[in-house]
Amino acid sequence: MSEQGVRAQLQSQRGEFSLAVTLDLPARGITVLFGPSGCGKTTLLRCLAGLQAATGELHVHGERWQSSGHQLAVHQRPLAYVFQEASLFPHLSVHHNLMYGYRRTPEEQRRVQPAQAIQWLGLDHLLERKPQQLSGGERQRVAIARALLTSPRLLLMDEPLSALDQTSKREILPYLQKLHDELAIPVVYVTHSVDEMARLADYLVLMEHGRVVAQGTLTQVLARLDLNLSRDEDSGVIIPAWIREHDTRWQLSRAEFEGGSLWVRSPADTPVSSQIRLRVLARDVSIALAHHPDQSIQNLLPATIDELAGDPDSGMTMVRLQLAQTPLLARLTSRAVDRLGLLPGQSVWVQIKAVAIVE
Ligand SMILES: Nc1ncnc2c1ncn2[C@@H]1O[C@H](COP(=O)(O)OP(=O)(O)OP(=O)(O)O)[C@@H](O)[C@H]1O
Repeated sequence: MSEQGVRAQLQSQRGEFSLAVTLDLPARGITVLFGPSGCGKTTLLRCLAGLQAATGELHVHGERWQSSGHQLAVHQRPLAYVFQEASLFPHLSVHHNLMYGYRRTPEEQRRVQPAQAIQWLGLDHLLERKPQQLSGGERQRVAIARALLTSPRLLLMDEPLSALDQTSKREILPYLQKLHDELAIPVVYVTHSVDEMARLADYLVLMEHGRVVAQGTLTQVLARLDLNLSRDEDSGVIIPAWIREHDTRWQLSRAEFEGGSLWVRSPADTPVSSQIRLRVLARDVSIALAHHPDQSIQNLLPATIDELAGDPDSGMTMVRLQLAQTPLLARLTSRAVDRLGLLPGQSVWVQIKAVAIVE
């Protein structure tokens, strides 16, 4: 992992609850903190922000924010924090809300300009409005833009969409996705939503009982068989891919990834070369020992079995496969695994019944 991201080794106590984590997060992109309620996600964000006392070490972009005997105070940490509810100044227009943090940032530290933040979050037509004249989603977009205009070196987001209705969530997610490409800082994002995780996470940190149980790229962590995630009914992988061609006759598009191509329902307004994410659920993948093109399933790919994890209680086995560099999960009955004699290292064919574009 890059030296320049977030490196932390922190311990903290909050009443009965103890947090003890080691983190090594990339310098850019979105890291999603995921885990059951009460596992310590907010506590961890608060420790990173310096809002909660913690012992240990914290380096961000190679700068020391905390170590034994040294601690930057909250106001000395160049970070921004976005909460569930946007706390905008009600008497100020959107424009003045945005400029508030910008003007307070010393000129030589300004890395984000108002015009950029306004464009990223689509706020042009809202600048003269007051916060009470905005929808919940618009308010949250203003809060995010305002946070970015303080030119933070780290952006912390604690369930920023959880107070919004489904429509507002759908409206704001594309803006957050776009920030991936624009921001050159780490974003640590807490959510309970598998959808938000699937769409936004580049990197995933799984927490339980105040501890980190796994961290790595989204694709790697979702494909691990030793985690509870893989036992979920909706378990599966997310595969980064690029649209390579449209077949307008059949309304299908070919999406290429590291390890092959998959045909997907043509996404609306997605030009060739666009980057997308594909979601393949383990229950939609089956395995054959030979290539059978004479069937309705269009997506047949050669793969190698990597690992198998049987669950005697459910009679199901999760199989991890590799399509060149890309992992894939298949959920099969243990009887099928036994009949086919599946073993690690074996070459097989995977049949993928359904592929969804994450959007
Ligand atoms: N002020 C407090 N005093 C004592 N214990 C607290 C306090 N605030 C939170 N806790 C406890 O700390 C633990 C972690 O809480 P935290 O809010 O970090 O979890 P979380 O993973 O963010 O949960 P959620 O997903 O429900 O927001 C919980 O067991 C909680 O009860």
